[in-house]
Amino acid sequence: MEEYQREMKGLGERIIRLILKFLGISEEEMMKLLTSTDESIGKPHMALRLNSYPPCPDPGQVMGLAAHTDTSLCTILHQVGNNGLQIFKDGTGWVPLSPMSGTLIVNIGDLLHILSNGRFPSILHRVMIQENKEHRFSLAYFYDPPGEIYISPYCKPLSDTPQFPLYRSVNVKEYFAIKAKKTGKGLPAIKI
Ligand SMILES: O=C(O)CCC(=O)C(=O)O
Ligand SMILES: [Fe+2]
Repeated sequence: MEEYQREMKGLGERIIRLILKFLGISEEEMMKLLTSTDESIGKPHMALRLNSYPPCPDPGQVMGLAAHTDTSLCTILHQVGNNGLQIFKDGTGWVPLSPMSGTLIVNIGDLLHILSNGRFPSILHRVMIQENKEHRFSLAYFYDPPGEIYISPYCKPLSDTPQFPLYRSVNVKEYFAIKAKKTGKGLPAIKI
């Protein structure tokens, strides 16, 4: 498990670095975002969640995981077993994402959505229980920034079009608390 977390941390850092570079964020700013130890608690703040969805005789009556966006910068997801994960696409509705052997899914989280001023939107997803007898598992590695920093929308300083921040600056810990209070709907609460 420790080795898995180490690998995911490395992969998450590579993915986030590429996106931050694309957005034009400086190395100094990147270092703040990618610091993996929370000073206030003195240990890493990244989290690995192990999800377990037992079979249900009446799947229409239950929900595996209610619709939500992840709070992280990004989440690296490994699905074990059968179907169930669905993402919401505007104009289409819920689309299933079947597990593919040797494939990981990378979800963009709200904190990258805010930081990129909506250019990398967080994705609404949920897990449905399927009508079969298999137990479903997944491993979700949440690549989070340190809790004490503030995340602000990054607007390109030099651009052909005017740039306006869509969200107010927010402290990471504060944003987690907002999401908990607003039952998962954090972005509308900080929209300018
Ligand atoms: O089980 C899955 O496929 C998704 C899990 C998930 O979305 C989460 O843990 O946030
Ligand atoms: Fe999720």
